[in-house]
Amino acid sequence: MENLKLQINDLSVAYTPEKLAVKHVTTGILERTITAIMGPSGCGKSTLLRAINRMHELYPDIRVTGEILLDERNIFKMNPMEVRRMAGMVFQRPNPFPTMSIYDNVLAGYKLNGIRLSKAQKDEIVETSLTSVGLWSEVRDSLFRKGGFLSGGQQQRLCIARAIALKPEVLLMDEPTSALDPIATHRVEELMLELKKEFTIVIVTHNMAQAARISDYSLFMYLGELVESGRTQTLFTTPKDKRTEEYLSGQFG
Ligand SMILES: Nc1ncnc2c1ncn2[C@@H]1O[C@H](COP(=O)(O)OP(=O)(O)OP(=O)(O)O)[C@@H](O)[C@H]1O
Repeated sequence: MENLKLQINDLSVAYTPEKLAVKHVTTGILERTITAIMGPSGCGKSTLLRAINRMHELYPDIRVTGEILLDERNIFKMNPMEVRRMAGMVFQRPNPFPTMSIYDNVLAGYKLNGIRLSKAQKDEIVETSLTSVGLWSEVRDSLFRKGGFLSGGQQQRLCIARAIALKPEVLLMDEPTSALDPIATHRVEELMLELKKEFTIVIVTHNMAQAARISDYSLFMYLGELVESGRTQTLFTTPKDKRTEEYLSGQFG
């Protein structure tokens, strides 16, 4: 039996009073699966993803109603730092901290959270996290250099290492491969399949082929609404809603 990791209940998000960017979304996300959020530009994918770690609160006028339960706890009643520790985020453009070494980048979440670690603990976390993303052998001799010399794909894997270093429950990925070339994209996709053994992954993607390749479940959004969700294979082969079918067959997007 798969366990529910996230339960989203009647979630609505509005940046401005006159328009909901996310409209009454209710859905569950299972532990140790990859769930892809798909849909045309502006349909609310990133807004939904960001709400899961309360990043939307960076916009002061935003209004949120409904609830999100992470391991059955309402994230809106938790300390935001704890929510962000439990739900790590990886963005579209690799964004390692440019002034920090590779070593410090991996540990940045601990520093931000004010968690003190011994040198041995730090070494262990850096090595395990970089090994998990397949970067250890590539950077073990350059740990104290800044990451600027890394390729785009390596930088993105460094950002994933930074997110998993905090041992989150959920990994949120907002179009994590859209700035990468096909080879680097393939590596990140392989990595995601490896990481789902340990983490629950939610990915926003414009790339339907990518969603089909890597996700177990898919959500299709349109104009802020969750139109349809289900097993990726089922959604792709027998969509129930006409809008899903039209989107998947490339009629809009
Ligand atoms: N900071 C903001 N202020 C006001 N409106 C916003 C803001 N960010 C997003 N929106 C609006 O909210 C809606 C949903 O945007 P969102 O970025 O979540 O969609 P998306 O599906 O992720 O789009 P894309 O695929 O283009 O990234 C859009 O209508 C967008 O214009």
